Amino acid sequence: MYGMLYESVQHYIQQEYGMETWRKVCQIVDCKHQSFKTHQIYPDKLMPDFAAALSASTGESFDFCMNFFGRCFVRFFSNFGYDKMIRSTGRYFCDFLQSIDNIHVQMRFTYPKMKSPSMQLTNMDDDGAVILYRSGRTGMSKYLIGQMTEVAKEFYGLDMTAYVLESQNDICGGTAGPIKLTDGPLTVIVKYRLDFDNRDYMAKRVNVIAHPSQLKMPSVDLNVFLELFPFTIVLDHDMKITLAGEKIVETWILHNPGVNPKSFIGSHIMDRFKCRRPKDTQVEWETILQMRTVLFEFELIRTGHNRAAYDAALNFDFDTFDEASSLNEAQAMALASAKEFSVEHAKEEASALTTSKDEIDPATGQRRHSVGLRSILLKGQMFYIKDVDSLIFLCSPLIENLDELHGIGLYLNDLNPHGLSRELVMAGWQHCSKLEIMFEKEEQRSDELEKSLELADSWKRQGDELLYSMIPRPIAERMRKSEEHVCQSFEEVSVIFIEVLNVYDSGSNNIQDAMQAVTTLNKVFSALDEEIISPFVYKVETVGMVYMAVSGAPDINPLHAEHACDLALRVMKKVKAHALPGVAIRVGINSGPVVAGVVGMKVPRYCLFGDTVNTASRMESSSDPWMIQLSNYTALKVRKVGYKVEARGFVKVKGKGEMETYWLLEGPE
Ligand code: HEM
Ligand SMILES: Nc1nc2c(ncn2[C@@H]2O[C@H](COP(=O)(O)OP(=O)(O)OP(=O)(O)O)[C@@H](O)[C@H]2O)c(=O)[nH]1
Repeated sequence: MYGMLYESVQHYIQQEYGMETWRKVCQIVDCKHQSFKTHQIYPDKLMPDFAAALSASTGESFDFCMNFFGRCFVRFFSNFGYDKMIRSTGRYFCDFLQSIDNIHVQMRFTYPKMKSPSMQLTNMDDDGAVILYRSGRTGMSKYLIGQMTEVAKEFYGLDMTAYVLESQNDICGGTAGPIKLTDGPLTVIVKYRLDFDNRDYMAKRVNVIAHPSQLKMPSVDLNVFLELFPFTIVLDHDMKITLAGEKIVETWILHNPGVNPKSFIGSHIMDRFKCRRPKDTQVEWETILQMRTVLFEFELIRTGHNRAAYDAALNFDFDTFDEASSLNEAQAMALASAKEFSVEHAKEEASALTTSKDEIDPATGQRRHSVGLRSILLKGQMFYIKDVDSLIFLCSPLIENLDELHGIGLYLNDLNPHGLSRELVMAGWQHCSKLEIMFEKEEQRSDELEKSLELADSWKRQGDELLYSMIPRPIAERMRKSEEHVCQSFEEVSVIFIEVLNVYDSGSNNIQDAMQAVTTLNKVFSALDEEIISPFVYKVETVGMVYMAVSGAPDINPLHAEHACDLALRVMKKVKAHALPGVAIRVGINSGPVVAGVVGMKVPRYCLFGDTVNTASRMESSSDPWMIQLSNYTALKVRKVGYKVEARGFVKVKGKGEMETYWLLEGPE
């Protein structure tokens, strides 16, 4: 489905429910799009998925959300100036309801791959109307209610309520896209009752009979019509072609070489055409009489055109088929013609035939591209002519541009000058070329926008990573939310100091030694970084050869002593495994209260303050190479939970006097 519909969803969810809800909806749907490109096509199922996600995020029902999206779409397309188009459809809401199909058809240049629904007004009265909606998508029926309600209110000042009278295949909340209950796409058909004040429109219709233009006029010979509209066909009650314009007969012969030219007249319309719009229409007298306000599209059948019937006829097993089974006349006729067809076109010829890809794609109503003549699409209305008790299909070929005109073997002169078909072709042709340029530019701009969004995103990520390497993430998030400087006191944490020994002889002036020292130190510190497992342990800083970490801040962690010891044991093992020549480490750990906060603006640092830190540093500076020295308090804490510690005795510690300390030997079993 085109991105414009999703743009409206994104816009109004953000506007009415906020960015947070939009982010949540995208998360639930796992939608990666930062934005939607108006003319790009996205999966149909995104729409019901967004509705289900919004429903889950807000508690509103799925139907309510789909209805909301429909309303959003109408409010949103005014940004593109389409509201003028709605206003120009007619004075009354019923005029609009009869023109929705036309609106989509007129959009086919702007949205060439549109698979638009078809809407048909089947009944009207003073209190409203009945409309038939057909679509190849499921789950959109409430979306349409939202659209119609919004149009009625916004453009016609009407309060309208709509409800479903009956529906086929409309599995509400199902994934969009044709339901393949059988082997072909099935159409969703929904009949709505629309309740609104329709008295003015109905009164106007009554006046038409009394209108001055309705003065009794002499009847016109039908042949005049056929001259004016050379693609017209006239149908009797059996829907057989009784008369036809010269151009449609010529085109039929052109597209069906070798046929008997006279066999066009007298044949059933469905033997010569496929009804493309409205989809799945029963082309019978009574049904068509009800649909005189509808725009029909009939596609001329070409030899070898109908691939599915073609294959079916070739693959049908006539020998074992039980003729006795009760076929009705039409089925018997179809079977006979299929039998004749399969005899004429033996299987081996089938592969030789170019699969005619140029017929109209049933799902999209668009022409498939191929070489050779394309089939022709006739668009028009069915009118009942009382004088001859016939239906006349007053139509013109639907041709997008000059390429299309040549593709179906026609020329501008074949088109009736007064019907503006020629102008449409030329306009379409110019329009298309202008549009193509516009699209390319728009695509370029949206690609650039997408790239800059991604670039901004990656810069933001890098910035965040840099920030989080200086300040713990929870602190950074809090700082982002408020200007206040974050300063916190913690009852108990464990501080770890690790010093790398024999990396650099401070007496040496040799540059080589210094560079070697940096490389070695970087290797060791990187190995230590890999052992920092957030949020259990947080790296605070490195000063010279000393690496400082903490457990229990900024995330409070009752197992801070254990996690500090585990880190020390892992680090010891890891650096030993690196076996860097001459290099050793010594570790000190102490537990107790600290105050922690961010200091500095230029290069903000998360710092710890308090005697606990000083003591931990002393535990390290008075430790031995390859040993982990614990303060008395920390040792007793971890010994209780199975860590193996060994009393080192009393150690003279600078600024602390005699302190009883312990070696940490192993973690618990
Ligand atoms: C006036 C400007 C309008 C434009 C430019 C427009 C365009 C579109 C486009 C591009 C799609 C997506 C189709 C696809 O991607 O295959 C669409 C779908 C749809 N449109 Fe319109 N539309 C317009 C007005 C309306 C109105 C007024 C209604 C009904 C009141 C309507 C009913 C629908 C529905 C129900 C769908 C969903 C597709 C489906 O059910 O299969 N549209 N339209
Ligand atoms: N890396 C680092 N070391 C710290 C921190 N706070 C204290 N220390 C060290 O802990 C040890 C004891 O600190 P104090 O008791 O204040 O001693 P001092 O007089 O400041 O420093 P000395 O000259 O080592 O005695 C000192 O070596 C400090 O460098 C800190 O936040 N980061």
